[in-house]
Amino acid sequence: MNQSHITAQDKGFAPLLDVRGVTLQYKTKDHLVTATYRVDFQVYGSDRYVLLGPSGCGKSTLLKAVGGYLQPVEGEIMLKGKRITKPGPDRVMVFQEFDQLLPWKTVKQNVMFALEASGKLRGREAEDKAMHYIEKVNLAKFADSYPHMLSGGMKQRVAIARGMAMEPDILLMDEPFAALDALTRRKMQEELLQLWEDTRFTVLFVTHSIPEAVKIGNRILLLSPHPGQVKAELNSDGSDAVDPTSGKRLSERIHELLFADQVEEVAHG
Ligand SMILES: Nc1ncnc2c1ncn2[C@@H]1O[C@H](COP(=O)(O)OP(=O)(O)OP(=O)(O)O)[C@@H](O)[C@H]1O
Repeated sequence: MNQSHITAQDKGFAPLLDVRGVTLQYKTKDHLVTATYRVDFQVYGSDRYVLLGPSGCGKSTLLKAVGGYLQPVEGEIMLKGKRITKPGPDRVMVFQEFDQLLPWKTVKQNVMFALEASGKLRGREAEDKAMHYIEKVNLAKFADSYPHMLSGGMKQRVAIARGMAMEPDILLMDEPFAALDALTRRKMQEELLQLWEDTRFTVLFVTHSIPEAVKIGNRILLLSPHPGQVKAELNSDGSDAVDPTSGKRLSERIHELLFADQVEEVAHG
């Protein structure tokens, strides 16, 4: 599959999502936790933009802020030129957990519920839209099944169908495949890329897996550990081939960039 494409960035368009100088904090009873510090990045239409970094570097917190669940203490986040102040149907989140579906509703009802509750579509229209995306994730035969009758991978497919059916400006995915076994995880990555080939949706994808970032992303933002700061941004064509200039694979370069400080610390005792 050819994953490379000319992005809106290449064409000089304005970014779809513009994150500028964003510092995010949590205030607990005894502490002030700075999760990210002055983070900048821009996502363009049809990007598969990956946030990559070690545990605790603020990836999920950034996603929450783009979702509108958390306000920056510094900087701003703009979607289509408008500041994000609250959650909205233009940004839909897919999580890692298998229990994000309503257990008392069927696959189809789960997808329809999101459309109807948000006021996007009703009745027959909602049903048609739901079935369209359920077919896209190859679950048409299971449209009337309940979540407990599905495997973990199938539940994640329903969550993706539900997110895509909302046709948001940007799909936010927080380690959606992390809880799956290795084989299913690889299959789901392939399927997500196939879906992207079909519909060219924009996705902001969080992971701490370097191979997953290289495979899924066309652009990858590397974040340093706590508090998360931007280390680098890299392009990927999904192949992880050896780059003739550096003589290294992209995954090797990412590994070096992410862990160079630790290597230096060890070297200096
Ligand atoms: N609700 C919260 N209250 C206080 N601190 C929090 C809260 N959620 C996250 N944090 C802290 O903010 C920092 C960033 O957490 P976050 O979950 O965004 O990191 P992450 O990069 O997504 O990590 P992981 O890969 O482990 O999910 C961490 O130090 C974490 O302990």
